[in-house]
Amino acid sequence: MESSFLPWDLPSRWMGCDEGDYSHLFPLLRAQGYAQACPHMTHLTLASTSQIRAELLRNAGLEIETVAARVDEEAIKAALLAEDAKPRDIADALAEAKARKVAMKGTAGLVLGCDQVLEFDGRVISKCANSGDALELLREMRDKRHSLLSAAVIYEGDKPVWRHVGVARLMMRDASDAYLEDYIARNWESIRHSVGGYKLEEEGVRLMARVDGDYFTVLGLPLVELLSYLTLRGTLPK
Ligand SMILES: Nc1nc2c(ncn2[C@H]2C[C@H](O)[C@@H](COP(=O)(O)OP(=O)(O)OP(=O)(O)O)O2)c(=O)[nH]1
Repeated sequence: MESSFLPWDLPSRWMGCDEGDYSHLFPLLRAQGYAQACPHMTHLTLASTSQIRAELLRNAGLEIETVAARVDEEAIKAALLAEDAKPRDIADALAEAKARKVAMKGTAGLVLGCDQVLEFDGRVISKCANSGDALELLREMRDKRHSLLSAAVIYEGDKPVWRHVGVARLMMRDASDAYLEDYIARNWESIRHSVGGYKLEEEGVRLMARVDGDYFTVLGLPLVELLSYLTLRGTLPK
């Protein structure tokens, strides 16, 4: 890789290596905060504070940077609900708002915004504020179906270049009050940031009678579709 790809102020000690591939330096460069100076090193910037989204992307081998988008989700959601927007349009609009906010800061390369919406009984359910609300929600949702809609939007420069909304349909089992109370007491600290009050990869799976749809969509990111797009456009090797 040409040394011109590397930041001009790269400490000379790192320029000691020959003119060949610098990729073995990338962890070192990243640790020194050079990732932004070398956008080619970063496959994309994740405009999200979601731990699971960052984990899924990194586990898939992507080099990502994370930047909090800090959009007023509740205000956007309220405005869209006032216009009778569908849950998938709300998820898509929120994902786009997050990607756009970070992209407009001049972030180099691709910026990915995401949002997950839970649809139950014709309603868009927001995250529970406390464990009592979470217990109440699970009591309502047991023995019934709900859907998770995970939207992802990619910006390049000032334009959206890709979007997808993944949908998963889940049927909760008719869990007992005693189990739900114990479940919330055991898991509240872990599930407090997950819409729906569960993490499928943890004990949340014991709430379910059936899961139809993509596992990653349930976790909050249509990962397979995203990777297909990044491969198709050449960001990831074929
Ligand atoms: N680990 C895990 N997380 C889940 C699961 N289901 C939902 N989530 C997480 C994914 C997202 O982080 C969160 C959904 O809320 P949002 O889409 O608003 O994202 P969040 O507020 O976390 O971050 P962001 O708004 O993107 O900065 O719930 C699950 O089954 N497992």
